[in-house]
Amino acid sequence: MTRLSVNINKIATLRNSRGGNNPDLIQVALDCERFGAQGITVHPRPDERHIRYADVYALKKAVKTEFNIEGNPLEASFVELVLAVKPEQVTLVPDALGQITSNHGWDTIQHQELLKRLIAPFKEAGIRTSIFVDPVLEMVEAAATTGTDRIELYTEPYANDFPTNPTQAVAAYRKAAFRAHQLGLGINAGHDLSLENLAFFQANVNPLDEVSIGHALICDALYYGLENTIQLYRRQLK
Ligand SMILES: CC(=O)[C@@H](O)[C@H](O)COP(=O)(O)O
Ligand SMILES: NCC(=O)COP(=O)(O)O
Repeated sequence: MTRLSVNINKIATLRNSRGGNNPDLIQVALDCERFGAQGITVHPRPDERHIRYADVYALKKAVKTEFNIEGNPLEASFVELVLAVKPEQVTLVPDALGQITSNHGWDTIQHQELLKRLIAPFKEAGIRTSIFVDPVLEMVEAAATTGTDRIELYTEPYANDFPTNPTQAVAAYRKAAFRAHQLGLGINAGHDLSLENLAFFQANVNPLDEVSIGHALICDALYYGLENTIQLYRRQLK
């Protein structure tokens, strides 16, 4: 069964826009879990444009399902935060400081030794590790040598191509997941997954341990309500 982890970055974006505490991020996280989320994901970026480091400490005390923290481990403050909080999972993403959002996976061939060094402290702390990768077989194969527990397949290209040619859009992901499974890696996926493209993705990419979804889900919640939206996404993952 594929687990749904709800990324609440955009709840923090809305909260920060007025400088107060509305919406209350912690309460929304608890409600997401109550509505059916099987995990909570956050991506505390160095500029704290949405999720703040203080939010991560507060969420650790509140979250009852799986807590997944995403970020760039080349930022020492991120590593310190994750080792202090000890979430169930850390997802390593190679985002540069000024990126508007995540838009590529690691070059696991060029950065194989670096990733081994970056992953080791998290594993020693008992935190499951996942690294953000593009659906390229060579990158998946090199990821397996880093010691990571899982990969997260970067799915924006799939989402972009899905409307015109779903079968072609998902092909690379099918192959990447098959190879990753052969290599003993767990398989997560995320970025721009939505109500429109999620079921087809899950039907064709297996095994698929977890999807983390934020932007489209929160946008859908504006129309369908948060509880109904989480249930709609869960039903896509049957
Ligand atoms: C890693 C990834 O694809 C997303 O989880 C990322 O966290 C989105 O970040 P923003 O919410 O800042 O766009
Ligand atoms: N790792 C992907 C994630 O957490 C959410 O990405 P998005 O759904 O906001 O694009």
